[in-house]
Amino acid sequence: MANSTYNLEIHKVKKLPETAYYISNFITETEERAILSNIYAAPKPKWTQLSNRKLQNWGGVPHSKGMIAEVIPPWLDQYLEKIHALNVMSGKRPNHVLVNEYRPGQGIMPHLDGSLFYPTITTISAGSHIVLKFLEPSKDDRKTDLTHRFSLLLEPRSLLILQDALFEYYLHSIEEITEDFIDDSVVNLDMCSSSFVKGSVVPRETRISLTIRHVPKTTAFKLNIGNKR
Ligand SMILES: O=C(O)CCC(=O)C(=O)O
Ligand SMILES: [Fe+2]
Repeated sequence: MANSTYNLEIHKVKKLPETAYYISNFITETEERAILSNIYAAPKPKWTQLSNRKLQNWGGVPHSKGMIAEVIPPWLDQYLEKIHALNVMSGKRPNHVLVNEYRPGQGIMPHLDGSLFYPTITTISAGSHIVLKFLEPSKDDRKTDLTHRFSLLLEPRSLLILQDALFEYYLHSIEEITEDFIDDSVVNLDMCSSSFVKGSVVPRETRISLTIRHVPKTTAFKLNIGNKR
């Protein structure tokens, strides 16, 4: 679907390898509040508690063979539709939302999202900013020898889109710290609101991220029982 609202090219992060788009104020403050209250209205079993953050799955729980689709409620699905209209997934409609909650001091270890997902990640931030770090693996030891190359400041209400080398080659992480230092590694500061100033230290609040992706889904999970694969 063609998109009439956003010219993605003007949101491309030009100081990065291929490909990142960053859209400040992708959602309004009212929408942000509604997202937060709906997420916190979910029953306790909807949350999965990890050691350093907690999460919710919407649309199903992805497995290596795909996903049994669950209906995504309208309060959330409207954002999948809005992202679908950007046409960044080769016409595939996003069908899964991973919600992560990070309290100040929490984060996520360096990782790649993996081939389970169509190679576009989109992330809406709510509640707080965060600095997302990108790390390059060394040729010899891809897992442990990582070099921090650049960072993106993700403001509350922003949308980030990652593809290509930023999806499949550079690992991403969020440090387990309570405040972010806006230093020269942040390459999208000129695309952010003027309330973020180079050289400043910005305390974190609790952040909710919505990672919105396309998962190739299976609807015939039970029929696969007994299959070799
Ligand atoms: O919270 C974020 O912005 C990143 C989340 C993430 O990397 C993931 O869920 O794979
Ligand atoms: Fe990730």
